[in-house]
Amino acid sequence: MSKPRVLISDKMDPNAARIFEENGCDVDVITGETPEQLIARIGDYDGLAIRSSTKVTKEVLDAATNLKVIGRAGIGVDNVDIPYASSKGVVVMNTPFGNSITTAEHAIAMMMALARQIPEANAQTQQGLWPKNGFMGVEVTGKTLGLIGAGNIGSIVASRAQGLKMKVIAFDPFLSAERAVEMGVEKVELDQLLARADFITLHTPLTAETKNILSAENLAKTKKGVRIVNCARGGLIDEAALREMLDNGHVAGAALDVFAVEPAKENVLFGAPNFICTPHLGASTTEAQVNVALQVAEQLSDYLVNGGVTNALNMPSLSAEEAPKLKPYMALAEKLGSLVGQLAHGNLKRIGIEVEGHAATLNIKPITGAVLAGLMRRYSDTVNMVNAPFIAKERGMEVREIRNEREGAYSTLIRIKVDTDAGERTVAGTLFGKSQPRLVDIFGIGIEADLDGNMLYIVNEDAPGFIGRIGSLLGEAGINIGTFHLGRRETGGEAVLLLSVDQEIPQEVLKAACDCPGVKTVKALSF
Ligand SMILES: NC(=O)C1=CN([C@@H]2O[C@H](COP(=O)(O)OP(=O)(O)OC[C@H]3O[C@@H](n4cnc5c(N)ncnc54)[C@H](O)[C@@H]3O)[C@@H](O)[C@H]2O)C=CC1
Ligand SMILES: O=C(O)C(=O)COP(=O)(O)O
Repeated sequence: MSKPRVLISDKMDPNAARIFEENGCDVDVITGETPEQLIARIGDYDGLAIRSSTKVTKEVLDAATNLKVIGRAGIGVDNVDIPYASSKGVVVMNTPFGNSITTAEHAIAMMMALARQIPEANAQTQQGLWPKNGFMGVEVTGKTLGLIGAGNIGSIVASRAQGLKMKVIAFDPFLSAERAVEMGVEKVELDQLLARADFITLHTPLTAETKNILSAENLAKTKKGVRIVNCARGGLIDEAALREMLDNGHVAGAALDVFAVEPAKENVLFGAPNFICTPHLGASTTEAQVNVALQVAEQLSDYLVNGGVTNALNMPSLSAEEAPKLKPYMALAEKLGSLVGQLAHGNLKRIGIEVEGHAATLNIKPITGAVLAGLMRRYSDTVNMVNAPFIAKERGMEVREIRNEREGAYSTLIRIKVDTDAGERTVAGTLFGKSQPRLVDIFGIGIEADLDGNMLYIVNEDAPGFIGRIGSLLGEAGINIGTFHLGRRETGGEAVLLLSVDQEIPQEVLKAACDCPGVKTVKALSF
């Protein structure tokens, strides 16, 4: 098998390339490309490692015909079109902790720089002006710091600010009362925070809800003399409104590491009074860059080489230890899903995925993903276990997962129940010898069959001579039978015949099988 190919398209610590190579990937480092150059190149790669400069747009993803995984060496993934990546079956991962201390430290540094106007004082001193009387700062001790966003970075900022003897209040709709107590912060509503904070620092992702969270209207609600720090994302603040507030002195200072448009070669805030900025340096320390480079390379290569999934934003985690255990189950799940997809008539409305015995001790999400991928393969050949749950949701399918650790007739079992326009249908399968997928139940009829290659499925009335007739029909058409499986509800009742053949079955042979007496259903299947 050829080695997975990975492209590093942003400046990254060299440890990343080293780890990719050590873990069995071929890696190219090509930074500073235009979007057009990236689009022309990306088709060759299985993995893409990025920071914030590479924009992974729909156009890039459309061109990325081999791409399986994108790894963000850092936290924010607003430069990746995740819904589109999901729809294309591409896993998106980040490294959620590698640069959080560094970014929190940058926010604190920005706050201190604002409080004492260090950048301007430095510039004027070096110009020989000795501006001793031009810079009256403020103490942070005893002041109120308002955190907007109290996740990983926000909570580190809180603890550092508490070390500086500040009172910390936080607005974060997802912050629990218990966690607020643990962090020693007062949980408040946004309006309270705006009214009370002497310093405000932003630590949320950029989402539809957080975009312009410091809008003109909200900036007007802040305390006069407030100082604002943003080391999260540019779009969180209305930059023009902030400029106005700096000019009229309502906001006493603002320190921004991030801008609505980056690189910010020009910006409405440049030159405003008490405005300081850095060029998106929040994560730029040696320590953080080594951390995120190592993590992203380990995570991407683990996925590409072993199937392990860590810190993915569009699929459940799967450890490298779990991946090999789940592999045969996923193969079984996909085959069962595919069988149902090929046989079920009409719209699939509800899907129940039941795991029993040993299967119930495993992570069910990848099994569900594989069932849905198999099921929907008849609609799309680009469906995979990453995008299948999203597509199922889009199509309005209701998916239920049920675990039952007690063993039934089999030590391990996956059962799929679907509600279709034509009623409920159930199939079930197990693993023989821990690794070989076998169908054991089809629509309530016991059978033992491997689902592989081209197959013929027939439902008929159990009667003598039928099997011989089908055998002759296929033989006369020059079609060789590989395996032959039978099951029936009861003697003389409904029977199922499932056989594998060495080639695709022509329409006229299917028609002739349909015309045999007692035949109810004939269907060519492929796995
Ligand atoms: N300047 C830089 O170089 C860096 C910037 N960042 C930015 O910092 C952001 C925060 O990072 P982490 O703390 O690690 O993320 P996190 O996910 O741990 O925390 C984000 C917090 O924001 C909260 N939040 C979400 N929606 C909110 C809303 N509408 N109002 C208030 N709070 C809301 C969440 O509940 C969560 O607690 C990242 O999304 C990234 O954009 C991260 C690293 C470096
Ligand atoms: O990790 C993040 O979210 C960052 O914003 C850091 O961005 P960068 O990797 O320095 O381009």
